[in-house]
Amino acid sequence: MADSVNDERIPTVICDGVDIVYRVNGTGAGRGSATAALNRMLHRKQTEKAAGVRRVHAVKNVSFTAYKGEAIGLIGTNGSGKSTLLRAVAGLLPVENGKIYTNGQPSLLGVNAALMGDLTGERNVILGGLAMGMSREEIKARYQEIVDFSGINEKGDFITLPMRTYSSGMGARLRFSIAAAKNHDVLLIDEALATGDRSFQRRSEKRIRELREQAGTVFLVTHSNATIRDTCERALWLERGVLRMDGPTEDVLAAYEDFTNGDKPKGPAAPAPAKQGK
Ligand SMILES: Nc1ncnc2c1ncn2[C@@H]1O[C@H](COP(=O)(O)OP(=O)(O)OP(=O)(O)O)[C@@H](O)[C@H]1O
Repeated sequence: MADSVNDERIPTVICDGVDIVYRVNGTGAGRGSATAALNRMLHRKQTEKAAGVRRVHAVKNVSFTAYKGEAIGLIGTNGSGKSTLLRAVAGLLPVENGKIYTNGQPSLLGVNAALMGDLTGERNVILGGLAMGMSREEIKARYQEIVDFSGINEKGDFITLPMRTYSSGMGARLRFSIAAAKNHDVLLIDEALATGDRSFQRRSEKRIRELREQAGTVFLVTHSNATIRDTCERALWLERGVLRMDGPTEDVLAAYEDFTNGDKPKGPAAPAPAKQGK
């Protein structure tokens, strides 16, 4: 007899031995100058070091498989590679080694929505909806729901003001509300909930659960362990770019909390990129 549980586990994201390396130009002599840039173009074959290129190995040999209906929390201290990994899953960063396979279109919250600061919140709801592939009719039908969910208009008519006038929390709330209006195959959320107040966080957590139930996969990066506990049943712990643990949220968070409480992390996990300029 076929194993019905296994039959239902449909993979949505597979990361297979993924390495991601940033290259920071202009860290050697003559950095940033036009001559240095020209030299880099002319002498492509010379070593990166000689060309003043510094490598930041942000994600190291990471492998995991995510399935339909899962909400997965990504945890780790500052600079451990969480955002980098999400951006690569979204297809926004190339991988150095390994492969990322996705089943369905991943949407990275805030980036795919392509919102514009000079436009009003109202116009951005339409723009964001169109950017996510919704029709004008669909957007019109869901407009009020999006605005109500964001809570932008709770303290006045802010939705008709340009988005650049919003606080960072208000902007994040509107971005989340637009992105959450659509059902996603794979929704990647990077710290978007952290800036919202508690009541908005509760609404968002509820919406994340609904998105999961609609058979999508949700990845959530946040430093709020409480949000991960409330929303995700699985967690991936990245530290210095390495996947230290992958398992049930409670187990992973317990180990992570031991790590952050006792053994204090010493600054950024990977070498910080060189500062621009002098
Ligand atoms: N554009 C970039 N160029 C060069 N290095 C980068 C760039 N973006 C991130 N890094 C480096 O990659 C490493 C991982 O950064 P990343 O932002 O993925 O970490 P994170 O776990 O999301 O951190 P945080 O919790 O602080 O948001 C860090 O060492 C960081 O300095």
